[in-house]
Amino acid sequence: MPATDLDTDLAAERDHLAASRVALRHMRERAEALFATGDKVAGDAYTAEQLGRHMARRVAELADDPTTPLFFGKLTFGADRHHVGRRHVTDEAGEPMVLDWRAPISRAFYRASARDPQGVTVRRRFGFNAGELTSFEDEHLDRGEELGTASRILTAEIERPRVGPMRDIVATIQPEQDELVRADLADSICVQGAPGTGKTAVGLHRAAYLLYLHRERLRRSGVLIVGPNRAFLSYIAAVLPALGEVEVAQATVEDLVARVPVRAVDPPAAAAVKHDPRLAEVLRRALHGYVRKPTDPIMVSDGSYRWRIEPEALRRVVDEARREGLPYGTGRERVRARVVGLLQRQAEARRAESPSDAWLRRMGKCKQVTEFLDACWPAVAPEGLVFTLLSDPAALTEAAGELLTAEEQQALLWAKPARTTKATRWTAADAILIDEAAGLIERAPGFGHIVVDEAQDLSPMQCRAIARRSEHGSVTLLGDLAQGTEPWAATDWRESLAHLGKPDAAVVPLTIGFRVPAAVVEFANRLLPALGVDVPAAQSLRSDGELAVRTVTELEPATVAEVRAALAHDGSVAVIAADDAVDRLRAALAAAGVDSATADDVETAARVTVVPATLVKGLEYDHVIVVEPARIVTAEPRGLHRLYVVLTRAVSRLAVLHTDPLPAPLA
Ligand SMILES: Nc1ncnc2c1ncn2[C@@H]1O[C@H](COP(=O)(O)OP(=O)(O)OP(=O)(O)O)[C@@H](O)[C@H]1O
Repeated sequence: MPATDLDTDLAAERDHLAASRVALRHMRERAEALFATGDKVAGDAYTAEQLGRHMARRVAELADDPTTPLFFGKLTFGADRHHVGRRHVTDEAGEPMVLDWRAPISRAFYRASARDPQGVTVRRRFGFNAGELTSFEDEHLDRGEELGTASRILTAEIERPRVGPMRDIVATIQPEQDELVRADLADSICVQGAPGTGKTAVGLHRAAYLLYLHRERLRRSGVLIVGPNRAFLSYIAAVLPALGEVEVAQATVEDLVARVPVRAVDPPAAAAVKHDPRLAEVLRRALHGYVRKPTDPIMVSDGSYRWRIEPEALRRVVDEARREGLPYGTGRERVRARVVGLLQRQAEARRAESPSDAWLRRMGKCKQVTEFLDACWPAVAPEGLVFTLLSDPAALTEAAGELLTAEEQQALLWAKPARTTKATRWTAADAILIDEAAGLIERAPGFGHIVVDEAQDLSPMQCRAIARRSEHGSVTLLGDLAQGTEPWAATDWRESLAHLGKPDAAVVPLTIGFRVPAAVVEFANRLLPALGVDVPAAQSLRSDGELAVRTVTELEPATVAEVRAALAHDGSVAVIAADDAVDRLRAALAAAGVDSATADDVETAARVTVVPATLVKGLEYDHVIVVEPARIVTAEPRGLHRLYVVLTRAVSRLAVLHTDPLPAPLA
C-alpha cells in the first residue's frame, strides 16, 4: 500500500476511535441520567434498589480508560466492516461502532486463518501507544496472507516491559487459547500449561466470556476466581474490571473455608493426614455415628389426650431417613417432620379433624419430641464434630477404624486439647475439615462457574471444598504439575478432577510460552527431569531476553549492584530469595537508598519488589534477580519445584546470584 493510502487509512481509523469515544461517553451519560432518576421510576424500594445496583454496574462498565484502546482490531467481511474492542459501543441510532470481543462475530478475529478464513477478507490489528492509535497490520486472508505468531503487534505486546498488575490480553488471544476461553458454560476443563503459557489470562478471559454469554444466570449464581494467595489476587484484580466485569468474586481456598479463625500451624505429619481424602470418610462415619437406634417410646400429653409412638415406629422413621442419604441436618428435620406426622395421624383418628398448623408446630418443638431427636439424631455443629475427633482417641478410632493407621491417628490427635471448641487454636487444615463437616450437615449454595488457578497445589480435601461449591456449576482448572510445591501437590490431573467432582473434564495442554525468554526457559527446564512429573514441554515465543548466572562473594552487595544495573532498563524488578533471607535483602537495599515494595503492594510507586520464594507463584516481573538458589531448594521438601517456579518469573532478564554451588540439576 502506498504511504499516502496508509496515512489516510490511519487518519480514518483515528477518526473512528475519536467518534467511538464520544459515543461511549454519551452511552455513559444516558446511563448516569437513568441512574439518577431510577428511584423515581421504580415502583417499590426493592425494585428501586435492584435497578440502582444494575444501573451503577452499567455506569461502571461504561467507564472509559483513556490509556486502553476502545478497539484493537477490525474484521472486513467483503463489504461489511466491524471494529472489535473491549465492549459494545453504539451510536445515537443504536448502530454498532465497536463490537464486543465476546460477540459471536468477533470470534473470527481470533480464529480465522488463511486456510479457514470464516468469511473474513481482511483482518486488521491496531498498534497503540498510551491510548494513541499509532499503526496497524493487515492480513488479507482472502489472498492467503497470515502472520500468526510473527505478528509485529503480538510480538510488541509480548515483549513490552512489564510494570504493575496484570493486564488483559483481548487484543492478542491466540487460537488455542480462544478455544478454551469460548468453551461452553457446561464444560469443565483442566488446562495443563508450562509457566507463562497464559493459563491465568485464559481463565480470566473465560470468566468474562461466560458472564457476557450467560449474564442473567451467572449473576444469580455467581462466578468465582480462586487463587493461591492475596498477592496473586491483587496482581490479577484489575483484569476483569478492565474487561467491563466488575462483579466477580475472588478468594483463596482459605477464604472459602474461613468458618473459624486460623491461629495455629500443623506439624507436617498432621497436615498430611488432614489433607488426605480418607478424612472425608472418617468425618462422614463420625457424624452418622451420632444417630442412635430409638429404644424408648415418645409420650406426649396434649390437653385431655395422650399420644404415644412406639420405639418400633420410631426405628422405622430413623432408618428411612438414614437411607435417604440427605445432609445430616436435613435428615434431622425430616425425622422431626415424620414424628409429628405420626402424632398428627393419631390426633386425626381420635378427634376426627385435622389439627391446625399451630398444633403441628407446637408438637414439632415440644419437649418430648426434642428429647427424642437429641437422643437419636442430635444436632451437630461442624466445629464440634472435628473437635471431638481430634481430642478423643476413642471417638477417632471408632470413626477411623481400619481407614487410618495407628500412627496416622496419633498424628491427628492433639497432645493437649483446648477445653472448648471456642478456645481451640485451629489450623488451616482444621478449617478444611470443619468445612467438610459443614458440607455433610448442610448443603451450601454453589457458584455457576469457578476458575481455579495454580490448581496443582490443591490437596484432595481442598478440591472437595471447591467441589461442594460447584456441584451444579462448571470449573476451569488451571495449573502446571511441575510447579506443585505443596506436599500434597497433584501428580495426575485425573485425580484432582475426581476430587473436584468433574471426573470427565478434558485435560488440555497449552504449549506456547508468552512470558519467559527461550534462554531462561532452557535454563529452568534443566530442573524438569528432577521434578518427577510428566508434562508437555513449552516453546517460548521469545528469542530475546538475557540470562546471567554469577558466582559472587557476598550476596547483599551483589544484589544491590544487580538491582542498580536493572533499574537502568524499563520495567519492574524483583529480587526473589528464600523466605528467611528477604528481610536482610530489603534492609541492604534500603541502606543503599533503593526503595522496595512487598509483593502484595501492586499499586506501589517503587519499581523494585523483594519477594519471598513462597509468594511468587503466578506473578511476573520484567527483570528477576534470584538470590542463592541452593537456599530456596533446601528451605522446603519440594524446594526444586519452588526453584522452577522462581526461575520462570522473568519477562526480559534473569540474573542468578550465588555463593553456594548451584543445585545439581542446574550446575
Ligand atoms: N495471547 C497472548 N498475547 C499476549 N500476551 C500473552 C498472551 N497469552 C499470555 N500472555 C502473557 O504472558 C504472560 C504469562 O501469562 P499468564 O500469567 O497467564 O501465564 P500462566 O500460564 O498462568 O503462568 P504461570 O504458570 O507462571 O502462572 C502474561 O504477561 C500474559 O499477559
